[in-house]
Amino acid sequence: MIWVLILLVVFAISFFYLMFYDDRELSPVTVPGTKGKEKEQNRPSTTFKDVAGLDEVIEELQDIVDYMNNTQKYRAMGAKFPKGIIFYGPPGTGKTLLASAMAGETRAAFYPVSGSEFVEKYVGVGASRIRALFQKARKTAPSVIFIDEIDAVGSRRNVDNNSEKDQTLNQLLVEMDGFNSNDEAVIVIGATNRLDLLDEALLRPGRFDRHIFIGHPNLRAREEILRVHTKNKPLEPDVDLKELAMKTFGMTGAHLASIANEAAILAVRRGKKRIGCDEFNEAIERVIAGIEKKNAYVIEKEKLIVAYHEAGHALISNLLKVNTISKISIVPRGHALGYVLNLPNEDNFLETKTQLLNRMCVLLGGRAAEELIFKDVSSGAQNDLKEVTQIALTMITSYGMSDIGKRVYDGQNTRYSEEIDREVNKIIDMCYKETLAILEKNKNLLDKIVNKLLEANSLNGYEIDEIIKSSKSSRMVTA
Ligand SMILES: Nc1ncnc2c1ncn2[C@@H]1O[C@H](COP(=O)(O)OP(=O)(O)OP(=O)(O)O)[C@@H](O)[C@H]1O
Ligand SMILES: [Zn+2]
Repeated sequence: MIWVLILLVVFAISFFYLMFYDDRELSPVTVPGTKGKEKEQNRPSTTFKDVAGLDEVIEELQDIVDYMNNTQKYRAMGAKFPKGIIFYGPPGTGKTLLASAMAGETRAAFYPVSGSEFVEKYVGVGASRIRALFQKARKTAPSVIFIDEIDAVGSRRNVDNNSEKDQTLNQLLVEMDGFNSNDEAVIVIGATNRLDLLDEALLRPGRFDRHIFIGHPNLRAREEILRVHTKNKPLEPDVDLKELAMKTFGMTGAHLASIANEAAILAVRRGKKRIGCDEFNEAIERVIAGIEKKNAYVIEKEKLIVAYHEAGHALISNLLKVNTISKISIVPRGHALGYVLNLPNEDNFLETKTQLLNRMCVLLGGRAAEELIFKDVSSGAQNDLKEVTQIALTMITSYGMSDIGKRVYDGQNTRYSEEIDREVNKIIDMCYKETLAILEKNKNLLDKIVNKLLEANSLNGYEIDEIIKSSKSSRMVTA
């Protein structure tokens, strides 16, 4: 009996050893990981179901997924497939997620690397790292190689072609040409915020020849993303994801994921069984403006400037009916001394010239209020002015909405840059004058909003509306 037991134990030990050993043999692959660690090769369980609001992009990737899953079929037909895809667009919009879902959908090995590591961490060995990476990916095909921040290695080469980065890029080009996607099901996905920086050689047919834009999610997409990220979270019945989607205009999937998580943490801290609207609202504010700086020291004068600045935004927005303001606040958060939360009525795909000009007026409302009241201006309008300039520039160069022509101006062509500059100034000056005039005529309203704001530290859209409506002289004078 004892012998049987000993035999069993020995058997079990060798079994586990073999399992472990086998595992090591099967996945000896290590690749430079995104967090600076060597990551084991993995086959992600992420699928397209985890990616919300990108239906059209997923549709566009279906043929590649089908090819990866049925390589034989396509091979027999002599069909060629793209080797490289570029996902481009703002950060946090799901490029990495989508790439790992591609691997999940095709049961492929996933090799995530970051372009910046090749130039920062693997100095002198970038090229050989690239070679090793492709070698491993081919060996374990089907594989998906994901190069985040591909612009770090893939931006335009220098003339001498000698730098570390250029050698790494050259090796990448060699590898892209070297493998035949019909022999090995290897797909290389690069991600970047700036497609325009990439070397043309990288984008040539046979290399990264498919470019897919991944932008900010619209209203419906935001709702879907919130649904994905609250799937396994208990919610109060009155939590309305559609309403949350409306409140999170301009946010990315990464923001929304973080909001869902923050809300869950808040609910736990408050000893709740379910996540309620309060938690979501607070999470939204936290994500927007960073953690509340409760003890921040803001001198009184500064507080007054901030109050007038925010009230200026709110008043113009209300009078021009641009957005339903959901909140203004003078409690400092993150880097902001005060802030406005906007709640757009809907996502517009089209904006008229009037709407764009009105939006510029709202942005200029902060600066104009400062000038009107203090006869001096602060540095607090930096972001507002940046956004205003961008809107004006787009109107002129892309939408043909200015006096210098119903045409498009190419950003590369410097022939018209002086003219465009003058026109930008003209449009902004016009909006600013109008904004200042509206505030001047409604100064009493501005003062009232500021007084209430100083009292309460923050006002919601309803309260602002009430102040404006209840004011006897509120004849809604718009210049
Ligand atoms: N469309 C989406 N659906 C569901 N979750 C999303 C979506 N987009 C982003 N997320 C969430 O945000 C996180 C971060 O997104 P991800 O890293 O994929 O963005 P990215 O575009 O690669 O950003 P970066 O350019 O900064 O690398 C994801 O892990 C996911 O939780
Ligand atoms: Zn402002």
